Amino acid sequence: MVANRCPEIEVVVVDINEDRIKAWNSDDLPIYEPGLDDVVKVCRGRNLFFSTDTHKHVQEADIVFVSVNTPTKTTGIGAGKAANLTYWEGAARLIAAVSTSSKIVVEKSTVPVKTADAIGKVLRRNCGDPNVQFEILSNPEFLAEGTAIEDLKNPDRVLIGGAETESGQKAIQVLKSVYEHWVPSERIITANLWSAELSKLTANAFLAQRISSVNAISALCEVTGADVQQVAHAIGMDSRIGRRFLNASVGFGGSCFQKDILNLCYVCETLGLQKVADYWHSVVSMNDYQKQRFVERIASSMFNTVYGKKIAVMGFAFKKDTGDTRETAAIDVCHGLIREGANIMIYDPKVPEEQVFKDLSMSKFEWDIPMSPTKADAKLRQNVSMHFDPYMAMDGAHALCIMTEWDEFKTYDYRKVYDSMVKPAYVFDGRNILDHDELRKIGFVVYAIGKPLDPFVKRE
Ligand SMILES: NC(=O)C1=CN([C@@H]2O[C@H](COP(=O)(O)OP(=O)(O)OC[C@H]3O[C@@H](n4cnc5c(N)ncnc54)[C@H](O)[C@@H]3O)[C@@H](O)[C@H]2O)C=CC1
Ligand SMILES: O=C(O)[C@H]1O[C@H](OP(=O)(O)OP(=O)(O)OC[C@H]2O[C@@H](n3ccc(=O)[nH]c3=O)[C@H](O)[C@@H]2O)[C@H](O)[C@@H](O)[C@@H]1O
Repeated sequence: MVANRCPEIEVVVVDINEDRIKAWNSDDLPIYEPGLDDVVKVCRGRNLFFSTDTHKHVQEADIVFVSVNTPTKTTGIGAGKAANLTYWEGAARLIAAVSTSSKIVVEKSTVPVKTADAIGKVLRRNCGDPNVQFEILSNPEFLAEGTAIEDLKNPDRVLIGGAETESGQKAIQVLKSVYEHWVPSERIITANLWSAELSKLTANAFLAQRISSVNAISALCEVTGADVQQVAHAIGMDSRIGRRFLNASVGFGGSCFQKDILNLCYVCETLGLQKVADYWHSVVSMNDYQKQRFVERIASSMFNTVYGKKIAVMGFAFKKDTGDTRETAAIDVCHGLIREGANIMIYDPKVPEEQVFKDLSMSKFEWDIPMSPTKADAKLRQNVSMHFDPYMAMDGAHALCIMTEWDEFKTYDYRKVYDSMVKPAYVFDGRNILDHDELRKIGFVVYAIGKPLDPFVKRE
């Protein structure tokens, strides 16, 4: 967006991953995001460039945005919780080593509170030139995948945190003047470094907490006959609560919610705030419970066995309009069904087959380690198949599971699908997007998150 809205600024995206840079320089971009192709087409070669020459471009830059991955640690102290700052420290050491002029270094990655302190030490102790000054700013990113371009064009707010010194405040003004090319100044807010770092973790924790809260209520709805969509509508009309982010689902996914909450919990634990850590950890536990509950509901509805049964998993991405599968609920649900002996047939309009098999073969948190080796699991292919035609995926199935809210799922000919399925034919709608009354009229047994249960599904 900086390249798009500030033609006088030259932006060079550098990455150590050669394949990604190759893809950024091709017609087949490495990620699917509505509107991204157009932005890249307009700017690439004009004032937007992609390169693996990190040394040259970092050395020439006045402002360096660091948006490297900050995955959850998989081994050692804090494994499964703490953020792995190896990539961040590597980037900081590189900046220090190649810098011959002063720079503003911007934290774009989501990092634990106080990271700027550590990064400052790495930068200052490793730069050979005493005339080079580094000013660190925290400028967290709030975009969501699937709507990234719109979010960047028209953000609710831009947050810039900096040191409470003259040079810190000056650096804030420099970055602010970049955003002012397209963001109204009243939406650009400033803070101290620690508030900015902590605001990002807090924003994700609050958003995820809303989903876990409504999902907790969905479980209660199912056993009481209440309807979670009616409850969400009723509470969302209270302007203090608000309507957004109250869609009950099979569970939140994505690369950040779980990672950032675990990171927040770890920071709290290390600072002796165990109760605070426990409070936020329950958001993740509730999410795990929701995914497990979904699998149990499938098994119990299908006479307590899915062994050898064909189950069509519709959607694998963690939300619609993205091909991203990181931490998608579909992974845990597929694992649960595979453990029960089901045969899984997967369809997703944007996720490639090799990604699905990679995801189902990897252990937890491995997905966020770039270039981690894929262990192709031959046994997995006996239970799982990927289909490029949705009707083929559903053909001969005992059940359909809606895992992603892709719009095209609402447009299928479900009479034709029903006729091709084994009876009783089930739909498990993990996103509440289908017309359940219509499906019941056709003859389907329907389970939908947080909705009154079909007598057929209900276990007395
Ligand atoms: N994906 C999203 O929608 C959002 C992500 N974030 C945060 O942004 C950060 C990055 O997230 P993603 O882009 O999703 O991660 P990613 O893993 O897709 O991309 C990170 C890239 O950094 C590269 N990299 C690692 N070390 C490097 C180095 N020393 N020099 C140059 N490149 C290096 C990797 O090769 C990789 O391509 C994370 O901290 C995440 O929490 C924040 C808001 C939204
Ligand atoms: O730090 C990040 O990476 C980003 O994380 C989220 O963005 P993202 O994960 O891309 O997508 P969301 O729209 O937040 O959806 C996350 C998950 O929650 C689920 N969700 C969302 C909303 C809802 O009401 N119910 C629900 O189950 C989605 O289906 C998806 O699986 C935040 O919304 C962004 O502000 C943040 O910048």
